Amino acid sequence: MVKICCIGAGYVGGPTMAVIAFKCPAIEVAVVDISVARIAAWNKVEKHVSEADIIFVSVNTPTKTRGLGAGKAADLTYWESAARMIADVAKNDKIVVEKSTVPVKTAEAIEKILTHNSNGIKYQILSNPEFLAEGTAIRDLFNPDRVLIGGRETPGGQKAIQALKEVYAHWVPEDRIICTNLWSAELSKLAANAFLAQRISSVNAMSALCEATGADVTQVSHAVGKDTRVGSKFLNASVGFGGSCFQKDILSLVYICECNGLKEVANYWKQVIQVNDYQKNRFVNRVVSSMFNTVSGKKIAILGFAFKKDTGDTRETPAIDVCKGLLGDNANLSIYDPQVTEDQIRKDLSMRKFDWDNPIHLQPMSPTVMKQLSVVWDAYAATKGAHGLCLLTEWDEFKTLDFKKIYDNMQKPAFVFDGRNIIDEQKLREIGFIVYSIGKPLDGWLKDMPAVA
Ligand SMILES: NC(=O)C1=CN([C@@H]2O[C@H](COP(=O)(O)OP(=O)(O)OC[C@H]3O[C@@H](n4cnc5c(N)ncnc54)[C@H](O)[C@@H]3O)[C@@H](O)[C@H]2O)C=CC1
Ligand SMILES: O=C(O)[C@H]1O[C@H](OP(=O)(O)OP(=O)(O)OC[C@H]2O[C@@H](n3ccc(=O)[nH]c3=O)[C@H](O)[C@@H]2O)[C@H](O)[C@@H](O)[C@@H]1O
Repeated sequence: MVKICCIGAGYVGGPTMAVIAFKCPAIEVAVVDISVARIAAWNKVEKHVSEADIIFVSVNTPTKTRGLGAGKAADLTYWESAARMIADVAKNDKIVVEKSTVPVKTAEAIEKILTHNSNGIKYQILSNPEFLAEGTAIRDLFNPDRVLIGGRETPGGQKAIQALKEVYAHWVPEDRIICTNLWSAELSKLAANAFLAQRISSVNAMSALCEATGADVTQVSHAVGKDTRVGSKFLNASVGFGGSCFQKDILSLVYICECNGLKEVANYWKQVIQVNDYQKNRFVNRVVSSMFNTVSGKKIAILGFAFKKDTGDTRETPAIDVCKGLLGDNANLSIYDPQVTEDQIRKDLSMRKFDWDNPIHLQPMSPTVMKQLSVVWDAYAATKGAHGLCLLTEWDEFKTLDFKKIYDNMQKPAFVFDGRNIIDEQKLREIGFIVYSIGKPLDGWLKDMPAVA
């Protein structure tokens, strides 16, 4: 019986192993994680890792915050400790599968750690990056667009690719399993995330031009996306992309380019992040400039804090930058998100923004600023008595709110700033709101205001 063990039971490792266990009853599947190992007996972890034929490594690979490459390079500390654990306990030949998103050539580094500590055991390293998105993990794993497997172009490497391919072949059609060399697979993952984020920055850059010219970004992206060479997905203008991976992976790509002397290529990809930061600032500027150039002492309701709907994940959520921008102008924020806890919101807003170009250690915000925010458990409570409301996550429940009731309970003039283009701006204008929607033709009120506060 083939034995598979996964090191790292997070957003990727857990669901991936669950799907393999479900689809391949003849394979023995185990998951180990350091945070769980503190509770479970260490010898169980050792047993699973030492006996497995195929080991997936799905540990976190955050951006380094100190030392060489700080602010850009991927931090491979967790990866290295996982590799050393494998080398320490291995009892049979193993296929080690990179599931985590890692810089190109990581497989070579891992190979070196393993072979220099091998005790006669043979290792094959494969790159098998994951493309699932949060909130749709199980659906994506059951029905992936493609599965990518990269390995050495040697007989041993090809045999290892075949072994992993046989696992996926239990439920993935063969024509969707792509086999490449190691470096293509590693780079393809970074490239895929960079291309996706680039589409969002492209449409967001267009949204600024739409506002300046009277074009409507929804109509523009619909017209552009109808070209089958472009495609319609991932063209929704927004207050900016968030999530744990897009920024981190592009920064990692930029760093690899710089290390290879490819300054122009590095600068090209860096622009994707710069436009994303610009979009978040632009949104804050719109809010402040529309409200007579100050939000000081005004109550602003924030609806949505997660980086996208159907998740409570706040990593790199654009809401953090928007809230900090408004707090910086002394606004009083009342925040509501259906899935994010008050503790998480306070934690996210209590840290100063990490400056990726000039990394310094994170410092807490001043306690006075923290007094300017409250977290409530209802959109109506958040908006009661507010001067303005900002929609920052596209939760379905926000589309069906009773905006007449909200309007009646707000200060006048009442402002809505839609960072996700989910509301019917015409209906809200009829109620009496002054409405700003990203990339849409501007309200008469906003036309007379400067775009920059
Ligand atoms: N979150 C997502 O939607 C996606 C993430 N990825 C990539 O997958 C990798 C994992 O991401 P997530 O699952 O989101 O991370 P996560 O932070 O949710 O989970 C990683 C887990 O690894 C464990 N871990 C770290 N070092 C360990 C060690 N030496 N031994 C045992 N366990 C260890 C941690 O305790 C943690 O539970 C990252 O490289 C990420 O870029 C790829 C596609 C999608
Ligand atoms: O490597 C990863 O971690 C994963 O990163 C993303 O998945 P995820 O971060 O879960 O979420 P997405 O659905 O891609 O959304 C990312 C951000 O872009 C924003 N977005 C998305 C689409 C769009 O048209 N406009 C837009 O602003 C979302 O609101 C969100 O803030 C990719 O979609 C996955 O394929 C990839 O595996």
